[in-house]
Amino acid sequence: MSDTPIDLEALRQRIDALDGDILRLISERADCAQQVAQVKTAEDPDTVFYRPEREAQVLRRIMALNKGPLDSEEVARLFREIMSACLALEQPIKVAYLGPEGTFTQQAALKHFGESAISLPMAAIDEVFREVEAGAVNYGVVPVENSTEGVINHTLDSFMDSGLRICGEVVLRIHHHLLVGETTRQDKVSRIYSHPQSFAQCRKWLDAHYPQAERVPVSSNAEAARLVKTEWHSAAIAGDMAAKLYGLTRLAEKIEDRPDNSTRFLIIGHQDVPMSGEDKTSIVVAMRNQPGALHDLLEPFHRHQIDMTRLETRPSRSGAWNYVFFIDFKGHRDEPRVAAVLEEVRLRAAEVKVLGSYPIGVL
Ligand SMILES: O=C(O)C(=O)C[C@]1(C(=O)O)C=C[C@@H](O)C=C1
Repeated sequence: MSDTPIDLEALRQRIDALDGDILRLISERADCAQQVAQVKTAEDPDTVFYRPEREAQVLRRIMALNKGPLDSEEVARLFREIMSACLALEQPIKVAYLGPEGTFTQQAALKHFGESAISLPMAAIDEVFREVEAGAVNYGVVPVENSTEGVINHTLDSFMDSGLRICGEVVLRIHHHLLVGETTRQDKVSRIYSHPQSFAQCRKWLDAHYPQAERVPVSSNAEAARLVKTEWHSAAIAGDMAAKLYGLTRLAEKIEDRPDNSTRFLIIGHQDVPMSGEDKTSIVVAMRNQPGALHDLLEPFHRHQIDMTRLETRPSRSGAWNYVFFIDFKGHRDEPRVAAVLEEVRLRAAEVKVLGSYPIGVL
């Protein structure tokens, strides 16, 4: 505590005055966004209002400008919500996500688009793709890889048949909790519900603490949370959103085996996103089945010093024992050295599809 007396009333008056200034500035900003919408519509009646590259630049700039005392992520989250509200004034954005309500994918959708987006739960990954393809929603959010458990094959396979583009990515730290309902006898937990991926991410903790409990896999963590609400001898492994949605309490917190457990989600849509300055590109490549094919594919990336962040192999749909490669690398397709690599890969591959260039996740 400082020695100088703090005049609480004076500080609150100062806060009131600042809040008035902040409100005036936010309203002025919202007014600007409405004018942006008019300019966009005048340029192109079929314009897209959501501009991922600009949003990434706004957030990165704010984080760079921030001098504290709030930390940069906290400040960016506040601006994320301001932009979300501004975008909703231009056009309310509808986002489909892998549901049900309360899943980590919903949390990722809100983290990326903010609370002003309208988020709609879908029962399966291919349904998210279909809703976006059909134009029933503007964007979709699907999980693609987990740092502990690896790739989500359904998502990669859905890209093979889809013309949709990747417009963004969002990475979420995944914290799992052991959750119980009001009626659960905490000393009698004999059954635990969760999604198979979550069981895998908490395997060691469960072996140590609940070796005897039956592990019942269900379609999502949110579904697990819903089930325990009515069962006195059951618990669920799920995250904060599901706990809040179903009014469950945490018997144990952060039970994931790896403290850095995180999941990467992709934003899918119809647009090609321009450069933001810090971008990533995702491609899928089918190689001819011949010796050295993988080396031929990777060599141009090495020569042009392009930083590959992921390489996954999936069986191709076009016949037994043929494979396709999903590759993520740093850079945007409009950058000359990226364009050069893509050109070389096209010459060596049977087929190349660019799934999208998009800003590296900011938050
Ligand atoms: O700059 C734009 O294109 C805007 O529409 C403004 C704005 C913003 O609030 O800053 C809002 C929505 C877009 O996704 C990007 C940025």
